[in-house]
Amino acid sequence: MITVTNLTVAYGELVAVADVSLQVPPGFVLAVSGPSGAGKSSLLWAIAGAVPARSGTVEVDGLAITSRPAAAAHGVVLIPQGNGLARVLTAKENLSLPLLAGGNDLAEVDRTAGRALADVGLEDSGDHLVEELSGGEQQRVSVARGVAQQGKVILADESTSELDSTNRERVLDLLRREAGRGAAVVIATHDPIVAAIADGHAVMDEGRLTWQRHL
Ligand SMILES: Nc1ncnc2c1ncn2[C@@H]1O[C@H](COP(=O)(O)OP(=O)(O)OP(=O)(O)O)[C@@H](O)[C@H]1O
Repeated sequence: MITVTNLTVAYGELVAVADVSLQVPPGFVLAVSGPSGAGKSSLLWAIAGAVPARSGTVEVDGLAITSRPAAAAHGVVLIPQGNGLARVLTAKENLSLPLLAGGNDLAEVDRTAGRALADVGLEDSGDHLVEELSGGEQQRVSVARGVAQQGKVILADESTSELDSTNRERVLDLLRREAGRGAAVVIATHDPIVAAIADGHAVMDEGRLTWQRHL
């Protein structure tokens, strides 16, 4: 369960997230939309522990999220806008690094990474360097890296923005499957189709969040 209470995130004078409260239970998919600069990424980053709260709190299953390492150890997975992949590593290596850091053994890491790449239709691209892949393929590698970690929270930041409709559906099915195994999923998106399939839809504007469709 994600519990955000009166959260404000600011960069100096600029308030990016203004007094936002929300809850996302396990098994639910929340879409957050809104214009560019509305504060969607900042909200996701704060839930991921990657930017500090100016005021208010973020909790995941009762644990206060105060730093990225603690959040990651607690199963909060961020699929960042721009993918955040290491371009000089292969697709499979990009998936393997966080799994190895999590203490999994090599054979298990290899199996999990292979399965996650197959889930996004890239079973034959594991040995390709990221920089050899198209923008859409890189985005799917980033999603695969996120779901491979089997987090209790998945924060997907514009994770379908470069995909054709078939692959968008594939990624949405995958995120829905993650919710089905008990993850709380938040998707920041500009895409009305993504917002429509989510269980709830919130809109941000100048840092403020209003509900279009409540969870
Ligand atoms: N690291 C930062 N330092 C200073 N300002 C920032 C930083 N990150 C974001 N901002 C500003 O905070 C505001 C919210 O940005 P944010 O990226 O959260 O919006 P967004 O809704 O995700 O936008 P987009 O849809 O374009 O990704 C913007 O005005 C942005 O310029």
